[in-house]
Amino acid sequence: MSNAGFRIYTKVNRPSKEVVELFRGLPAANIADVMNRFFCVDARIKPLNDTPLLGTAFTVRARIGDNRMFHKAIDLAQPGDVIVVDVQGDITNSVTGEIMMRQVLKKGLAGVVIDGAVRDADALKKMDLAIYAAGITPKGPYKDGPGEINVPVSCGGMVVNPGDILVGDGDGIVVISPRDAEVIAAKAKAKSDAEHKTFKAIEAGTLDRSAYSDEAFTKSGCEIIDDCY
Ligand SMILES: O=C([O-])CC(=O)C(=O)O
Ligand SMILES: [Mg+2]
Repeated sequence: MSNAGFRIYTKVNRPSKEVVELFRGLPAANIADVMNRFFCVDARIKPLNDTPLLGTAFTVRARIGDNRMFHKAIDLAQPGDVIVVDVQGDITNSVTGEIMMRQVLKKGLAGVVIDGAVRDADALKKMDLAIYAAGITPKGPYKDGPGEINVPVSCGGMVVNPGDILVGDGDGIVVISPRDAEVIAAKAKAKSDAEHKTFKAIEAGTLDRSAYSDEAFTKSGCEIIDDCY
């Protein structure tokens, strides 16, 4: 029996909490840099508030303008999960709002990422729950389905698999495969530590700027003209 397009997988292969925690506090930009600047959800999908995002993907493929499967996902997801909703980028109707987000918060889920729209934005902006979406509209959702839960989905140009680690901050979201997680976390931590050293050197006035000297520019073919245009 198979019913592609209207089915629910109840189980997710999640990485351990210890592995997820390796990413806590690491900037999304540093993580993206050590993944060769790939694996970022695109800039259309923005944070609704300042709450940082960290958790594992619990995916939903929703019919455009419809949140029946999203509702079901709230019931099935576990603390620490991030519900990732693929609405194919459509922002004509919102697919969630304050009532649903209060349930997500109450269940201890880690957040939601929606390639679609939300409503009740004034309330969502004040919630201590990471919420990312592609748009805002008062126009509400339908609740008919079909859709799928816990299959690979598309979100902001990224394939997100159930169990993938999501890290988000004010810059946006990066998606990490659990199979690479420990190496990526170690590299991102080293990158973040190096940036903090740079901040200190800026304060101390000791930052090496030789790559931007006149000599370096001249060497690469740039004409430096000591006159007005
Ligand atoms: O009506 C809906 O399903 C979405 C919504 O506004 C809410 O959850 O508050
Ligand atoms: Mg509402």
